[in-house]
Amino acid sequence: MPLQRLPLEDAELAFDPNWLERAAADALQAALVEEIRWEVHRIRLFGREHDSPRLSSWIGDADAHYRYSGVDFRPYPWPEALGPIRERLMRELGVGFNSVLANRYRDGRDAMGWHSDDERELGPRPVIASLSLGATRRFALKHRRRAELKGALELGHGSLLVMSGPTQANFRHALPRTVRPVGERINLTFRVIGPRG
Ligand SMILES: O=C(O)CCC(=O)C(=O)O
Ligand SMILES: [Fe+2]
Repeated sequence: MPLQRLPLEDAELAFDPNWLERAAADALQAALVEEIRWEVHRIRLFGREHDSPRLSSWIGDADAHYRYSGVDFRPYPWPEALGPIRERLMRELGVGFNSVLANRYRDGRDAMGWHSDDERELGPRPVIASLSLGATRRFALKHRRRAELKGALELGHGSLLVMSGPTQANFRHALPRTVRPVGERINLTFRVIGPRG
């Protein structure tokens, strides 16, 4: 099934719940647990540094530097298992992804707070392709100025969400904690990092 446009005014979202079939998603998840150098990133929140509540890894071409939550990241090289995925995304979306932020949520206590992926290196209208593996988690969006514009989406195993156009400029998004017993989840956000102008 192709990507379906999701109706949320002021956003540009496309979704395919089964971008990867189950067996391929299983294999990719297992490979990434092994191949990625998982770390606890430090993030700055309200001027103070904290351990982020998840495992992360910044991956990309050598020149794709990135500042994230006030910290400068040098990318790790691409793990073998991500090569074909990146190729397929570039072909299907026509976007030259040169980096990916990988996040691993060990259980329902791991989460990501409200933010936009609006760093200067991403440009004003970034295309961000978000591939999810493992446990289904809720992904929430809310408009920066218009409280009535919000949405939530269950991101399951093998699903692909593409955020583009004005989505980052207009919306914040989050991956909230949950008290439901949930298994491990990996999310990959493919990005295009430009020079820091
Ligand atoms: O885990 C997710 O689905 C969201 C990840 C995210 O927002 C990010 O990496 O910027
Ligand atoms: Fe994000």
